[in-house]
Amino acid sequence: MAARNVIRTLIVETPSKPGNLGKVTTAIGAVGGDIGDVTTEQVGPLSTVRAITVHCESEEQLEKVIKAIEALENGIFVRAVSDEVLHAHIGGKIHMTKKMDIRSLADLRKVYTPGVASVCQAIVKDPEKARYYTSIGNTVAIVTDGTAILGLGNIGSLAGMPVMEGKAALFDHFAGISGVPILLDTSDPDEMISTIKHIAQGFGGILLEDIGSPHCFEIEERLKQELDIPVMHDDQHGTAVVTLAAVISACRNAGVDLKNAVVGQIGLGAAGLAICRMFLAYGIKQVYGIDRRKEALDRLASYGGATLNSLEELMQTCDIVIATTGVPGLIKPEMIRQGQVILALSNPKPEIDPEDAMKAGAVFASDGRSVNNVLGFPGIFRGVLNAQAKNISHRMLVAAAEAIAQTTKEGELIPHPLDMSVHQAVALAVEEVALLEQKEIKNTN
Ligand SMILES: NC(=O)c1ccc[n+]([C@@H]2O[C@H](COP(=O)([O-])OP(=O)(O)OC[C@H]3O[C@@H](n4cnc5c(N)ncnc54)[C@H](O)[C@@H]3O)[C@@H](O)[C@H]2O)c1
Ligand SMILES: O=C(O)C[C@H](O)C(=O)O
Ligand SMILES: [Mg+2]
Repeated sequence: MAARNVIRTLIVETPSKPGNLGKVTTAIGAVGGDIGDVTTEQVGPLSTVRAITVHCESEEQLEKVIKAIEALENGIFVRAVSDEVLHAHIGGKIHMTKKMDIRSLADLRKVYTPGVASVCQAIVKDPEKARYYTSIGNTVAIVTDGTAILGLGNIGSLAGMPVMEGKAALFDHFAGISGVPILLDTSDPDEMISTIKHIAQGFGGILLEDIGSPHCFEIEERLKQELDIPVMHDDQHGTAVVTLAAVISACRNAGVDLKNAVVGQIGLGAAGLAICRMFLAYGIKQVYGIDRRKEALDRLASYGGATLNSLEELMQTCDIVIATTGVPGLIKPEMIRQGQVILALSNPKPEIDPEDAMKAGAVFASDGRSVNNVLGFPGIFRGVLNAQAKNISHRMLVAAAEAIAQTTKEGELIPHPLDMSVHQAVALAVEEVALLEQKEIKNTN
């Protein structure tokens, strides 16, 4: 079954007679539409209006659904089609809000002038005080240049804003962090680095998001060296953490020793290469990869991974296959080997639908909606901000992956993303390592 990414609400009017709703739902099901919510909007003596949410595989299927309802005739009509997802985005998804009451003039003078001046002076005297008297220590910049927005490609940072707002909403919901989207209109590494460095003092951390490869590697590396706040490219390390957690769970469930498993990575861009690096550093001995670009293959080799010649060869060779190419449907069911673990992580559409992979013989299969970096980045930043860490280390990322794997229920690959305990566990694990590393540094000085 293909992914059902076209979600619409159909406003359907029927004569107020028993049986008509049944006719409509049967007509939708007959052409493959999947029904979500049904709400009755209006009941009159003559007609009833209902809002029926339908999930379709494509716009073509949606058209078929509408035609099937209208073919019922006898007073049954589709009055309107509303796009719930677009509708939900009107005005954006985030809003900066105040934490102090402003009810009296006294409040106003505290929040703003003249009272605020004394806080400014305290920071002049001791810049460290900015951590306590401003929101900086709890605010993360979410920076993109728009060059790899999900798997949609280089669509520009303005078109990527809904994704950045989404990440900010997740930061707030799962970790109580204020995320501020920053849209860059350059993808030149020097310009990006310089711009980010110039704004960095207003933030407790920098989340780089949907920045394409290979320029993302240099940008992250240099920012990590040149800034003294945590910097993390989510598509690299957030994804690698969650993928490591998923394969730890898969191997635990299947009774396989992960370090001796044969792992194959399709697509060695930002996400794929970081997954391979994480696996190799974790001690997985056989990590193979393929990519269309030679430069990406060379990078994998430089980290100790091995390259294969084709997709077919990789599918034949590997026990665990991970794909991050942005190419929907790249893995065909006939390529799947019995008992394989398939993680097709591209968004918005995976390389193979998990249900199809399972039907073709996979023992576990998942897509990028479930194995998603939302399980990592909020807790990772909560942990480093709590510890006032200056960087995000490999040890912290491994601790985050292990915390996710530990919170995963037996028989499953990954926890439910809405389970707050996962994000809390990640935050705690990262904070503990950050504090330990600070102690180690103190002891060596
Ligand atoms: N589930 C998650 O949490 C998650 C996180 C990050 C990225 N992703 C998804 O992964 C995909 C890639 O993201 P990215 O940031 O790594 O992008 P990227 O552009 O850096 O990397 C994509 C890589 O795939 C390679 N590729 C493309 N077609 C290929 C093919 N047919 N065979 C082999 N290699 C091929 C490209 O050459 C490139 O190296 C996107 O769809 C994104 O949504 C998912
Ligand atoms: O945004 C997501 O859903 C995950 C990831 O960051 C991606 O780029 O696909
Ligand atoms: Mg992303």
